[in-house]
Amino acid sequence: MDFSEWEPLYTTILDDLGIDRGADERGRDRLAALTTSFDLDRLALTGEAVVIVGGGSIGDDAQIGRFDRVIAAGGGIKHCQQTGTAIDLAVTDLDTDPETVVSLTRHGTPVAVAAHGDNIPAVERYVPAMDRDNVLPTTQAEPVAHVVNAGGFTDGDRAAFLADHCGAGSLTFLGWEFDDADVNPMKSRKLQWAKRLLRVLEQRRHERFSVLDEYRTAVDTDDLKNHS
Ligand SMILES: Nc1ncnc2c1ncn2[C@@H]1O[C@H](COP(=O)(O)OP(=O)(O)OP(=O)(O)O)[C@@H](O)[C@H]1O
Ligand SMILES: Nc1nc2c(c(=O)[nH]1)N=C(CO)CN2
Repeated sequence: MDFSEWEPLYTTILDDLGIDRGADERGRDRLAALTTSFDLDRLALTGEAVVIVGGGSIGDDAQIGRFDRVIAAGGGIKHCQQTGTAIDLAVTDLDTDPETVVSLTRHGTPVAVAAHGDNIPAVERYVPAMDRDNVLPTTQAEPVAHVVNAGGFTDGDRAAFLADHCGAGSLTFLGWEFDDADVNPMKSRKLQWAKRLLRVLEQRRHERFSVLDEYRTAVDTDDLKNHS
């Protein structure tokens, strides 16, 4: 999804969650200054079955092995590390276990790092310790220079939009619980956005994500219908 398509969704999210666009842009610019260009051809996923491992509970880890490629998002990164699951791409805003993310880059795993208005200290602290060659810098604001925006907001749905951008054949979601009762109210609101954004993505892709099966009719896409 290019920025002209993403921007209306982004501004709706900004309004809903009270996020400061200028701060997001400052985060983006800070990340731009700390990174270099990443060749997206390294992430070619053409036709591949991709699983996106989220931060919710997973159940049977053996399922992950059925897919061609594994993308781990947020807390899903640590989960994969702990279970010995090889990660093809990690997607994070450095909210969860940033030391593991630094280590992944140093061992050759590409990591899509998102900068926004509320993680600038983490970006400044951890990005310089990463192997730059393995950092894909991303933003939810307007892309500038080598900082990419393929769409998406939370780590998990951003991973899905990026996989779509890189040509994934199918997307499956493990470790996703949109109605997780154990998360705080703001996280819960972000998960509702993750759900809506996946709905937008499945409509664009003419695919049906099974993670949405019990929600599809209830997902309120009314405010998004002009953008899907
Ligand atoms: N119940 C859940 N708890 C956490 N994440 C979930 C859940 N269900 C789906 N996800 C997806 O998994 C991603 C990774 O989540 P996690 O909370 O572990 O990391 P995070 O760094 O806090 O994520 P974010 O910064 O995007 O909130 C989330 O961004 C979300 O897209
Ligand atoms: N400015 C800002 N942007 C975000 C934030 C956040 O807390 N602040 N949280 C996200 C997912 O956790 C994604 N993007």
